[in-house]
Amino acid sequence: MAEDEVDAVVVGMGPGGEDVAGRLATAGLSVVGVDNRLVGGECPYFACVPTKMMVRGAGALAEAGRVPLLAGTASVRPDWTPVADRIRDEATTDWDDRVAVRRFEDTGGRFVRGFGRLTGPGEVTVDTAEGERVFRPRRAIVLNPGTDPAVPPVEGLRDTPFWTNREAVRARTLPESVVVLGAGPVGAEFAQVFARFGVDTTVVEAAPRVLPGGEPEASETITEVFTAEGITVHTDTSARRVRHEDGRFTVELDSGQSPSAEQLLVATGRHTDLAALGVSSLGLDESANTIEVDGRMRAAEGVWAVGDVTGHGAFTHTSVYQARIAAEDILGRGELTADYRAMPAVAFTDPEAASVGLTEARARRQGFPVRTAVTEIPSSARGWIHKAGNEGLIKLVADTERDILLGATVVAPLGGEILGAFTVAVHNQVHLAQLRRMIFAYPTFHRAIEVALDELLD
Ligand SMILES: Cc1cc2nc3c(=O)[nH]c(=O)nc-3n(C[C@H](O)[C@H](O)[C@H](O)COP(=O)(O)OP(=O)(O)OC[C@H]3O[C@@H](n4cnc5c(N)ncnc54)[C@H](O)[C@@H]3O)c2cc1C
Ligand SMILES: NC(=O)c1ccc[n+]([C@@H]2O[C@H](COP(=O)([O-])OP(=O)(O)OC[C@H]3O[C@@H](n4cnc5c(N)ncnc54)[C@H](O)[C@@H]3O)[C@@H](O)[C@H]2O)c1
Repeated sequence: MAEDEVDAVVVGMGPGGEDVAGRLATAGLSVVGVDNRLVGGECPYFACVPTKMMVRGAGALAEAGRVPLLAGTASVRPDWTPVADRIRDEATTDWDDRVAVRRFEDTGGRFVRGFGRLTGPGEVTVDTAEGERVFRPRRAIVLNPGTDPAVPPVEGLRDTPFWTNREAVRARTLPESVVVLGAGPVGAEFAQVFARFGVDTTVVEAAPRVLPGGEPEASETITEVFTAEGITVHTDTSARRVRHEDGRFTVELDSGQSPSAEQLLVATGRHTDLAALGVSSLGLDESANTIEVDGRMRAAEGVWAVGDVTGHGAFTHTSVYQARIAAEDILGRGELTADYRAMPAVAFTDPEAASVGLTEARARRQGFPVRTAVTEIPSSARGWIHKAGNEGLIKLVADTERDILLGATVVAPLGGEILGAFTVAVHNQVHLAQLRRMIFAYPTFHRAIEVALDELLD
């Protein structure tokens, strides 16, 4: 056992951990970054980046399929190889983090590969291949453990060779059929990718609609698109039992139906093992799924937490946003406090389902005086011109007392890009009348914002 005194220890080097560790080391602190898997975390190796490469490939196929309606003939044969190769060679370097480790070390930080645990006030013990190392940082412990895929307690499931996102991004070949359990952003993105690459795809969602965290209008559009693309969608039903026999999965649902497929993707949410992280030594609840933090990411005396584990939106941009705030606070420069009112979220389906701020339901639950407006993308000038693949809508949620936007949803081609305008408006509480006075370029998709505002101010 070795003892080591340093200024800061960052446990978990996901996007937020890597960012905060680099900032502290660059500022001259002695920093140890700890990760038991890969520096960079889920996002570059198993999540955002490889899945968006899949989405890009699937989008190219879908666009080629629209040629007959718009531009002649195109013959396309889906092939997963270029996607698998890009993920292996360009995104993950075959799941090797040497470049990321070097990037951190170049800031002056020290990297230790191993599993970090809180083992007492101000103490982190890291289980490494060479044995335990104990650190007692003088200034800060930063926790960025991220999440693992949550596996629901469905009878028979655990003993089967199901996929989570981690196996799916490593796939060299695709199955001929798949059942996707869960239609949050992970399930929805994978389902459409698989289907567009020719996989017979069934989605099972326990909630009454796909993407249940967003606006119902968005769920409706995505369901229509999925169905039109040949995806079978079961909602409002859960898996009761899973069987794996003769290389096939059968998923028995509460509804009585039993979809069966060559592969099963479990995309039913995420989980953090706070007991393994030893948070009880801070007096925190180890059975919880999140660590509560204040506006400066402080979780306890001398301890900060950033990323998915804080429960403020499991996105890379949240984690990195929080990392900056935590680093400033640790360095004593901290004027910044977190403001999540304009948190953007994009499900990279086609059309993209993007949102910022509050949905109508959340705004009403929070007691705001609410008015909403919806405009359809196909009836906008650009949507009409675009024709094939123009499905979508813009929904606005306004506070009628303050005349500002509380939230907006954009379902559209490049919906995440259109969302940028609303993110500015929600963040800065821009008055509706001022928004309406803006000039929106013709004929862009974002010009539909003007129509939605007209609806709202009518
Ligand atoms: C399939 C999928 C697609 C996604 N797509 C997007 C997207 O397009 N855009 C977006 O913004 N977000 C996306 N996300 C979410 C995004 O991946 C996460 O929000 C992001 O990775 C931030 O997570 P984090 O910083 O909390 O930590 P993580 O990225 O989860 O990293 C945490 C790191 O800490 C390590 N670790 C954990 N515990 C310990 C310990 N005790 N000791 C040492 N190391 C430890 C882990 O091994 C890991 O390397 C996606 C998620 C999934 C699953
Ligand atoms: N584009 C992005 O920014 C992006 C993409 C993917 C994931 N993420 C983030 O990653 C996090 C995890 O995403 P996720 O989709 O895995 O989780 P999620 O919690 O958002 O969705 C999981 C879905 O599975 C359903 N479900 C749970 N148990 C079920 C069961 N037994 N049978 C059927 N359905 C069941 C839930 O109702 C829910 O809709 C999200 O919070 C999201 O913020 C972001």
